[in-house]
Amino acid sequence: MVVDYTHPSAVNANVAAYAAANLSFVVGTTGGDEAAMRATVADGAASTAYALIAPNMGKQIVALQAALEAAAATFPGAFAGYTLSVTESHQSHKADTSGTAKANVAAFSALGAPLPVDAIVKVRVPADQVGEMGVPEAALSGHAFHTYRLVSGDGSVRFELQHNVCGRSVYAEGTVDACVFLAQRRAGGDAVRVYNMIDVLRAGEMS
Ligand SMILES: NC(=O)C1=CN([C@@H]2O[C@H](COP(=O)(O)OP(=O)(O)OC[C@H]3O[C@@H](n4cnc5c(N)ncnc54)[C@H](OP(=O)(O)O)[C@@H]3O)[C@@H](O)[C@H]2O)C=CC1
Ligand SMILES: O=C(O)C1=N[C@H](C(=O)O)C[C@H](O)C1
Repeated sequence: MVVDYTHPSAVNANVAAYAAANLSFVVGTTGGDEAAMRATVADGAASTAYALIAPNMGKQIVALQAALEAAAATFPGAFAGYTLSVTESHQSHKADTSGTAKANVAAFSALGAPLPVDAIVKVRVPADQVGEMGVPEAALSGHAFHTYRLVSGDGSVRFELQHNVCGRSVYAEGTVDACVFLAQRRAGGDAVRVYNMIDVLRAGEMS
């Protein structure tokens, strides 16, 4: 079982190598071309590789992502006329825009409040992270703070949603569950060979 937390510039080539070697692999690395990664595995008719690819391995955060997607499917356009703004803060070495924010922005877009990915505000300067975002100094080397704001057209209604993570434990725990889930799918010879973390949650892995 391979676990990939590397770099946006490396992950697609890594996935191609794992798939060619028919490995089972879990990819947490964000900023790559996820559609291409999925296709690399799913379209390889002769391949026996199994993959789980997700922009967030934190199961409670994934549950929120799934809930937003379900809301969008059930109430499309419910926030039409609202303006969305998103700010995310991560450790200064993070190269790309938050993959989690991008996934949730896609759901907000289906809810009627679109936002271009390049309008997501990235905070990467430690002084701003402490001063503006309230990141504890001890978490500067590893944190993920996300704030989503929705404001109605006339400004009379405001929503604010935050998920703020210090450290990496929540991803490590989810990654272990993802590996177990994927190993079970492979052992069972499951016809589906590409998964995400929502699949892990649906399988009942919410501890
Ligand atoms: N899905 C999720 O839940 C999470 C996703 N992430 C994502 O994972 C990725 C990594 O994040 P993070 O751990 O903070 O990054 P780090 O820079 O701390 O670690 C990346 C590691 O990958 C290595 N690496 C870089 N390029 C390559 C390569 N081409 N081949 C093999 N190894 C390589 C680095 O080695 P060296 O130091 O020698 O360069 C380093 O050990 C990011 O995209 C991040 O957003 C992070 C946390 C959770
Ligand atoms: O780099 C990180 O730390 C994280 N990256 C993922 C992302 O881009 O969404 C998940 C989480 O935000 C932590």
